[in-house]
Amino acid sequence: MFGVFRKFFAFAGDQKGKWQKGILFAVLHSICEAFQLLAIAVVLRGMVEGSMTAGTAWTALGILVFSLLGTIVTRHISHRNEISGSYRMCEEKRIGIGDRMKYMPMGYFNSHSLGNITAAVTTTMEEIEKLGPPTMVRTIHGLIRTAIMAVFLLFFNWRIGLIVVTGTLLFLGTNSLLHRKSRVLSPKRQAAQAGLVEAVLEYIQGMSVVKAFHLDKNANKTIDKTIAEVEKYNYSMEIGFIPYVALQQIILRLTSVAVVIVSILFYLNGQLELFMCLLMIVCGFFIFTELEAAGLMSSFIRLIDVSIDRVENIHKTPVMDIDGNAQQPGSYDIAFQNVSFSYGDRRIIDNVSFTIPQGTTTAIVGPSGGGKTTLCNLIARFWDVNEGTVTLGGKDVRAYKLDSLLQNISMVFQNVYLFNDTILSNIKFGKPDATMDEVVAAARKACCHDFITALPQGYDTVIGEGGATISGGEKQRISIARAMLKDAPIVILDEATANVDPENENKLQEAIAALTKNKTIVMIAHRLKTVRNADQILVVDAGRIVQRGTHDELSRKPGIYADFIGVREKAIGWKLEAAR
Ligand SMILES: Nc1ncnc2c1ncn2[C@@H]1O[C@H](COP(=O)(O)OP(=O)(O)OP(=O)(O)O)[C@@H](O)[C@H]1O
Repeated sequence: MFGVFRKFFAFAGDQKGKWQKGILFAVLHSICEAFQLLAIAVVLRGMVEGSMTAGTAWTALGILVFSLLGTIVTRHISHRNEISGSYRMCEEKRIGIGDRMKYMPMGYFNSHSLGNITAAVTTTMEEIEKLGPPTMVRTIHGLIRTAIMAVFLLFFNWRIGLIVVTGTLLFLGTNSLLHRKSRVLSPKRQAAQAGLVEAVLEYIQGMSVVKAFHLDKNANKTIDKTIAEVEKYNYSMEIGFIPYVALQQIILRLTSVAVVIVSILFYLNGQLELFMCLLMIVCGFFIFTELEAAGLMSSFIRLIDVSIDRVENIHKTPVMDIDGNAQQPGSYDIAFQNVSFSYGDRRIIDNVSFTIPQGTTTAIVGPSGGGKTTLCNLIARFWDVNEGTVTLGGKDVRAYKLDSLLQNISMVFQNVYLFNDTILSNIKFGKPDATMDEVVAAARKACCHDFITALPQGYDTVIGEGGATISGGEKQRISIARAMLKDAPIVILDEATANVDPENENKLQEAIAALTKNKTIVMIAHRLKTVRNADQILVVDAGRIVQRGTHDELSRKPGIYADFIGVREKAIGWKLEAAR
């Protein structure tokens, strides 16, 4: 239990001070409450010794008022610190995780599914946020208050004090059994909850497939299963803890009863004055109230423990050198030297070397799954190579601070992702301080200004998550506008015009040509037009460069490229035939 307290304070980071203040005022609250005992003691002494006067009553009343005001003020301060400490702590962690994710290798997102990460920053963090304050403060407060009272009783009557110490130790023993049980069940419950979030996300994301294939009856079977799991573990925890919590309560109640009985016996034997006996009896009823409340909450301690581990696992994932050097490349030449790369155990890029001189256009072509996108991702350090080096301006890309590397690169992906925000914000993502004129100019060049202004809200139209409310071609044009606005010296186009209709594709080709002038361009393309004018064409098959050269050189040689041209020309021919 004490290990969890330490872990919690370490997790609190900058908010640790607030938590310490919250607990300090909770202890002061206990001390103020203890003044009620003093008021009772004053009245009891007056009654027992027959010295009760109006002055005695006023003194007791004064102490009670002081106690009441003290408890209100200290409780308020303690509560405020707990609550704000808790929300700030979780806010900082969530933002921290968001920031770190940008620097995590993409491999992390392969092995840690979306649902898992979502569950950690939502439900798991919420558990820390909601259960953390009452559990931590109640438990620490309960223990400190019981310790103070036990010292007080040991001081006045060591034998009665010893009864209280024994009761407290038995309570802690039962508590540790409860924690042992919780250590087994809490991780299972958390895993089940993460599984549920994952299943729901997958169900919603795959809704179009569910509808298209009439899978509605079977599609939510996984969700039903995960709901049943969550229910099973929640139930097991509640039911499993009942005997321990009950035993804790019984131990504390029996200890209180023992304090009362022993006090009376000591009085009857003449070992305790009547006044002291009555005071001990009152103490017997007071002493464990906070510890009892703490006992009811202590089953949550292990849950908080597991939740913290889960969040910290994500938070402490090694990131790509954010502390690297923020430096500008001397040139924009890109070079691969004997590069090999695997996704897990599967080798995708196999000992590849090539150079892309600054200001030239390199087209990467080849069969699907050959490794074209992977090569581009290695330039932008979405992944790091396993062997060899990728250099920019002669320096290993790993030597750059990630931000300073990425500011030189604009990427337009095959699968465009737009944020659930306005079109304006999505385009400005490429240059957050861009003016409206700059945004419109980029949108015009990317052939999306007209369709944007035709929307009722224009540039202020909010597009759904992932760009759900606009078409694939529109999304792609917005993402091209975004890249144009960024105006980086290196442009990577991964099938940039794949979803654009022929009429707009011509315009886009012109716009891309104008924008990419004097820049270093790497493009993955299946279309002949986009490949033909490249300075260099790399044909990638099964992770190797099997051909390289210009269009004229390669089209004369037998091989994948000549076949590619053959198929494309045939396809164009078919189109012309059909048009006639
Ligand atoms: N994140 C990933 N994790 C594991 N394997 C991956 C990942 N991304 C791609 N792959 C695998 O690596 C291989 C190369 O993929 P890549 O996307 O680089 O090929 P590509 O040539 O760009 O294909 P396409 O033309 O179809 O887009 C494929 O077999 C793919 O399944």
